[in-house]
Amino acid sequence: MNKNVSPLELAPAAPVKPADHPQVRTGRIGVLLMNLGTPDGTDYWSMRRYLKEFLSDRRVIETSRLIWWPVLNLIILSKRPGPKGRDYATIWNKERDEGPLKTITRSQAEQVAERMRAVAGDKVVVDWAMRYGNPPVKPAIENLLAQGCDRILLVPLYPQYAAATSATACDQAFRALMEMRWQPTVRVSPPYFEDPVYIDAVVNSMKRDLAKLDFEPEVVLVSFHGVPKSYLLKGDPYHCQCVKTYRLMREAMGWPAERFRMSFQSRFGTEEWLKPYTDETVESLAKSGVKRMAILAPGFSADCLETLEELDGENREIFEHNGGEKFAYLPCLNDSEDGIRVIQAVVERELQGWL
Ligand SMILES: C=CC1=C(C)c2cc3[nH]c(cc4nc(cc5[nH]c(cc1n2)c(C)c5CCC(=O)O)C(CCC(=O)O)=C4C)c(C)c3C=C
Ligand SMILES: [Fe+2]
Ligand SMILES: [Fe+2]
Repeated sequence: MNKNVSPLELAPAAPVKPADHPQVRTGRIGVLLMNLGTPDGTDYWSMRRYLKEFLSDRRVIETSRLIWWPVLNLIILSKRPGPKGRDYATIWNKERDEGPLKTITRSQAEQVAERMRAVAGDKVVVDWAMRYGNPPVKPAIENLLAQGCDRILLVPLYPQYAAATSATACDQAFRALMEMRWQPTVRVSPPYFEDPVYIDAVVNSMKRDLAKLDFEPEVVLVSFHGVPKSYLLKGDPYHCQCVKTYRLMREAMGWPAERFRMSFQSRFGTEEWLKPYTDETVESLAKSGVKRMAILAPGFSADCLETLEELDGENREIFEHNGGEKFAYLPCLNDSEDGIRVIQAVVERELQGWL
């Protein structure tokens, strides 16, 4: 090298930034909590819009389109919105005019955001979105990008993976990414059905809620949302993950299987779903002489129609109608201390190497 020339002079001239160069913001990390979604209102058209979007999803209904299209459009979407809207009205958050699933998911995101600020300052941006309805996934991702997030962690809020829930939430995020020139780097958090933090939280929460009751249940029933049995036979791991969660909970409680049962709820349509069915189990418990029972749904990260109306409403009625006397529904983890600890643990673990 010529001793009289400084290395800086040999370096190529700095490229000129064109005047119309777009503004680029990078260096931050986005966390997107994703749940299922809920209608915007309890009226016929809001319900219809929600059910149409939900039940048109091939991840949810795998029946051939040729058969499903007329069933959905001619029968279900004319008959279901009315009665289901009335069911939603019984659990509606009137103050905010929204379903509880939305209220709780927003609160979970706000609390995780606050905790992440303590861990990582403003490096991490936490937001939330719904697979169906509002707030939608695509604008949430765009919003994270606009805030400088070039890495995004997608967090499906389902402890147990199912194609009908976790996968379709990710599909929706990937559909948004498909349209982007500059895609962020993406991670997806795995199901946490056997995570000790989750098992500890659901057991802790259950013990605390049981201790508040004015009776001791003879049976505690752990109810998971069902899926058609054919999904299990085609290889969906959902059934096995539910069974494992249940087993770990039972081991943590040290209870025999007769006292701590499991079942699957929310059957839809005429196909066989995962068994035993929750409504039939509750009925047969009452008929066999069980007078006091409690029920909980650890597969839901937030209370919603399927827990508040179906379990606490319909199944309570089934129990009492068939001779049961005392029935308690134990709430989901929601935005409780236990609930936030679980989501926070998942987020912090999955951000390792990025922070
Ligand atoms: C074939 C239909 C359905 C499958 C498969 C299914 C799987 C599934 N769903 C949840 C969680 C939720 N489902 C909720 C409501 C709901 N689910 C279905 C149908 C299927 N779900 C319908 C049609 C509805 C709407 C209500 C109704 O018309 O019955 C909800 C509640 C949303 C709310 O707003 O409160 C949740 C949550 C899981 C976890 C799952 C499979 C593992
Ligand atoms: Fe469902
Ligand atoms: Fe299984």
